[in-house]
Amino acid sequence: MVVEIKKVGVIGAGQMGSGIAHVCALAGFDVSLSDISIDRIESGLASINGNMAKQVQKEIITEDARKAALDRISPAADLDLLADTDLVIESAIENEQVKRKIFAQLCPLLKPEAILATNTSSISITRLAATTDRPERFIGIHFMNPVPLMELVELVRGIATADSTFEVSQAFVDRLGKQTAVAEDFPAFMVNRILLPMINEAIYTLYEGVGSVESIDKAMKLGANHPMGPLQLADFIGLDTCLSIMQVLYEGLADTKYRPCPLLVKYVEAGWLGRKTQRGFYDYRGDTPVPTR
Ligand SMILES: CC(=O)CC(=O)SCCNC(=O)CCNC(=O)[C@H](O)C(C)(C)COP(=O)(O)OP(=O)(O)OC[C@H]1O[C@@H](n2cnc3c(N)ncnc32)[C@H](O)[C@@H]1OP(=O)(O)O
Ligand SMILES: NC(=O)C1=CN([C@@H]2O[C@H](COP(=O)(O)OP(=O)(O)OC[C@H]3O[C@@H](n4cnc5c(N)ncnc54)[C@H](OP(=O)(O)O)[C@@H]3O)[C@@H](O)[C@H]2O)C=CC1
Repeated sequence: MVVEIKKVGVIGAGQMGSGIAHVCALAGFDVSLSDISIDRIESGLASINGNMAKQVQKEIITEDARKAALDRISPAADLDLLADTDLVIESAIENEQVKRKIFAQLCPLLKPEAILATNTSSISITRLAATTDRPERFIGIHFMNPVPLMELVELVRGIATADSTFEVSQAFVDRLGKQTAVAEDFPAFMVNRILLPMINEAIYTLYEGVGSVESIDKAMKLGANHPMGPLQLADFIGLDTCLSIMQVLYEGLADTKYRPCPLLVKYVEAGWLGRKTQRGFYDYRGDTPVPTR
């Protein structure tokens, strides 16, 4: 059993995977960052570089710490390069088949004692664990977006997760300087079980013409003191991810109250996924975001 995590593999160099690599490297871990293409890894590294530069500018970290952390991150265009890691955190898209395929390729390459974690927002840890060769060393380590700024990490145990896996994961999150909240393994865990129905309801509020994009966001920012309006937050999370989470809630809890709003489905079908595609409930292609409805 691994007693100390030294090297971390991160699969998926999107907004979450790069954020996870960012905080791991700053905390002193060696990191291998993987994705399906070297271009994607390079764009992840560029965003880590830019985000660390902001932290230097704000005197949150020193320039020396930034350089040292960047040196600790190596690109891993091939999953073979994760063979010497002690912990792998999978953070590819929120699609169960994609995650299963990654685990099937990855598991034979890993050290037997390595811990395999997923950053899934909603998918059953028990079900994902059962597709691997190490259900007792499998766990949900669910970071919040943007990772460098958000304090919370949800820890989710599957039915087979060993106590030692949980303890090592808890110690790992402590070393990142983040707080944990422990959730049982039910669809979308805690944060998204509560947050996503709120976002979905905001989209229904738009769909039914109760308010415009701007007025709904303004209402929740000024009326409920949320840092971002729900539609702005949906764009920030990614509308594809929001839809996947609602589908997991709808199917997993078999309750119509979780029915994804048809307008959310339409945006995803259009490829308007929010900030990452420059268009969602707002259009981000100009200097300031413009509502699309
Ligand atoms: C879907 C899931 O599975 C789970 C989830 O994550 S759900 C989403 C959870 N996250 C939220 O709900 C976030 C809600 N929003 C917020 O809390 C805030 O708007 C926020 C923390 C994102 C920003 O807070 P803010 O008060 O606007 O702070 P602000 O001072 O403007 O921004 C902080 C700075 O951090 C910077 N920053 C943003 N992302 C960053 C990152 N990844 N790394 C480093 N710096 C970053 C910003 O650029 C900004 O710097 P500048 O002002 O120089 O541009
Ligand atoms: N967005 C959020 O607010 C949060 C998301 N999460 C979870 O984190 C995970 C990642 O989300 P997020 O970073 O937002 O998504 P992004 O779309 O930003 O990034 C996903 C990355 O995974 C890559 N990818 C796709 N298929 C594979 C594969 N087979 N192997 C390796 N990489 C692959 C994508 O490449 P390409 O672009 O080329 O397809 C992309 O770079 C999801 O499980 C999500 O639910 C958790 C907390 C918050």
